[in-house]
Amino acid sequence: MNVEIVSIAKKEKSLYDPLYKDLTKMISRFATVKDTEIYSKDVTKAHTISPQAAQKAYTKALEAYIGKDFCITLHPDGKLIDSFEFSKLLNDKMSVKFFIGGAYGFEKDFLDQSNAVISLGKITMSHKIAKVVLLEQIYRGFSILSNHPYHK
Ligand SMILES: C[S@@+](CC[C@H](N)C(=O)[O-])C[C@H]1O[C@@H](n2cnc3c(N)ncnc32)[C@H](O)[C@@H]1O
Repeated sequence: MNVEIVSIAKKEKSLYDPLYKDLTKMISRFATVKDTEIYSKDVTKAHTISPQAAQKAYTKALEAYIGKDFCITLHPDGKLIDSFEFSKLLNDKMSVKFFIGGAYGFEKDFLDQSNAVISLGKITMSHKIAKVVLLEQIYRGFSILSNHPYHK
């Protein structure tokens, strides 16, 4: 199975890189994870205009990715699900894409194009922390599906 995490983020070194690497290695027994970070001049410019302009620029930057495979968008106001429900999103799929937004989150148009819009909790996290939590949930989800003791 293929999992792709597509984030609105600058490609730069991060304190969290070792965590991403470890979790991706743990997941590799179940699936291949591709980490795609997207940023553009339009996004930089839109950040100086308004939150709405920024959200529109994120949608444009992500338009080549949305609509293909099973698309799950992470959004603080999305559907609150537990790890068992999360695992069901991974079940019986060839390819799943997860989307993590930029500083201003997603516009409604983008959310409407997603197959699922989920929340990882009522708190708002930085996109970098959200990716750590997402990767851990992906590993937990596959462990649940394969009855691996990690999830207990
Ligand atoms: C800094 S947050 C954006 C905050 C923005 N005010 C909003 O309401 O979406 C950046 C990204 O991290 C992800 N994120 C942060 N907290 C989350 C949560 N509790 N559940 C799901 N995704 C979250 C989302 O993809 C979000 O677009």
